Amino acid sequence: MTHYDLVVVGTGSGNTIVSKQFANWKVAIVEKGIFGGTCLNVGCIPTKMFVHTADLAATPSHSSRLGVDEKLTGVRWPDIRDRIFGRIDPISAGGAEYREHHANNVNVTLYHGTGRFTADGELTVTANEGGELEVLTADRFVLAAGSRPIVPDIPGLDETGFQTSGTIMRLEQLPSRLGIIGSGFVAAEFAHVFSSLGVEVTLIARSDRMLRHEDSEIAKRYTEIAQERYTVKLLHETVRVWRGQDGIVVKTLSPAGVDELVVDELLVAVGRTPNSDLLNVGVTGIELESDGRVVVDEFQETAVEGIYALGDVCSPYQLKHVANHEARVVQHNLLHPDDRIDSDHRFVPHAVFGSPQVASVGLTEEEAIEQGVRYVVGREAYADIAYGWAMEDTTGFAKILADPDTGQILGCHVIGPQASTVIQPVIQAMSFGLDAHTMARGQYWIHPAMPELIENALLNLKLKS
Ligand SMILES: Cc1cc2nc3c(=O)[nH]c(=O)nc-3n(C[C@H](O)[C@H](O)[C@H](O)COP(=O)(O)OP(=O)(O)OC[C@H]3O[C@@H](n4cnc5c(N)ncnc54)[C@H](O)[C@@H]3O)c2cc1C
Ligand SMILES: NC(=O)c1ccc[n+]([C@@H]2O[C@H](COP(=O)([O-])OP(=O)(O)OC[C@H]3O[C@@H](n4cnc5c(N)ncnc54)[C@H](O)[C@@H]3O)[C@@H](O)[C@H]2O)c1
Repeated sequence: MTHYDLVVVGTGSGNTIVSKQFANWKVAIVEKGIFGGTCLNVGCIPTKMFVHTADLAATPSHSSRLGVDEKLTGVRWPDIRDRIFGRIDPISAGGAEYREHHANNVNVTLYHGTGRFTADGELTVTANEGGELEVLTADRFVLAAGSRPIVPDIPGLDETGFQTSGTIMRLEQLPSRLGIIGSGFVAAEFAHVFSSLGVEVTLIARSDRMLRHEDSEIAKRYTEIAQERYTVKLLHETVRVWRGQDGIVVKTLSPAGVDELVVDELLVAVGRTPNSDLLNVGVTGIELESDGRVVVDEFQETAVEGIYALGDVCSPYQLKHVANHEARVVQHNLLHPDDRIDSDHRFVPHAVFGSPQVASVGLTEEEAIEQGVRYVVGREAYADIAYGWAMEDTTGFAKILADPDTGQILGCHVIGPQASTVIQPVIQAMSFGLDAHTMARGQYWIHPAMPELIENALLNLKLKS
């Protein structure tokens, strides 16, 4: 048994906590998988590298409208895959090497294994190949164990074999036909990637639209656009999967009846579940939400004093920028226990890097109605701003919700080119309390750049003053 000042479980955002400020602390970091966590290895970073590549591959499909006839003559999947992971894998390996061998980390021990609480204040680390590595006790723990893909209970799925976001980017070869179960972030992004690379994609959605958590106008628009690019089966429940002669057979049930689809690969993308079960937190007194998230207070501390949690293992957001923010809060609170700070979850934005992009912050119109919040809406189409003319965009738009009396911005939703970037000034305005009128008229907006979309949506708000 070894005692530490601090034990961190998980090397995603958890790893960022252990800075030089902890040089006098004896620290253990425990990681069961690839060093660096989800975002680096199987999440944000590789997916966006694939998305950018897919955007390039898709150019010929819309350039002819602008008078430029392009042709996609080939997609070299092994080259794409190896270029992407040829950058990422060394970063992961370098991170582990830094923790294990760099002079800055003489106070840090990295354990490669799964941490599991075996008693209050006692974490047993088991090697991946089996066998107990060490029992750790500590004054403080940080649970940054993340989440993993949910595998739905569909008969035949396990026996047949399937891909998740954790495996699909490393496929040996590009499939001809890809089925995707799910219609959220992961499904939308991979449907864009693989359809752009020439794969015949069929997306199976249980709901009546894709991205159903978005503002409904945005979700409907996204679904319409997606349906023009690949097959989207709405209101289809997957009831059985098996391996047939010609590939994987996916049987679905919809209001129209039974349907069968044959694909070469099947991606399951129906959400992620927190890894709290792996930690066996039950023995510690830590509380869990019904969906398995670790309960934390405003300081990111669990019900057990000295045990903090951050990121996907506790957060309802499952976003890297949230995990990083929470890691900064935990770091501060560990170093300054008498002057702790709160996490700020007031205006958490997100973006879906599909085609087109979708970005959102604050209340959707449906949430405003449900919560009885008074609001007005200002809209603007990309087609009505000069840069939108340049791109010949016909489908993108922004909508902004604001308080009619004060002009306080309540929410913003964008679908269209570079939506994830175009929305950023609104996130800033909401975070710093800038009202819509001041935001629109208190600064220059570069003409004719894409943020004019936001300027005009703000000016289109029918505010009282
Ligand atoms: C395909 C995909 C794309 C994404 N794209 C984006 C995006 O564009 N933007 C965005 O903001 N977010 C994105 N996300 C979400 C983002 O990746 C996560 O929210 C973020 O990485 C969570 O960070 P974390 O530190 O909480 O957990 P993780 O990074 O998952 O780290 C947790 C680590 O803990 C380890 N671990 C778990 N249990 C134990 C245990 N018992 N013992 C030891 N180690 C353990 C795991 O192996 C893992 O390495 C994406 C996610 C996916 C899957
Ligand atoms: N760009 C980004 O920021 C980004 C990208 C990818 C993932 N992520 C994060 O990862 C999380 C997980 O992504 P995800 O796409 O797996 O989850 P998600 O929650 O975005 O979408 C899952 C979808 O699957 C549906 N579903 C649930 N159970 C189902 C079932 N049995 N059969 C069919 N459909 C079912 C849900 O209705 C939902 O629409 C996201 O919530 C997000 O926070 C973020």
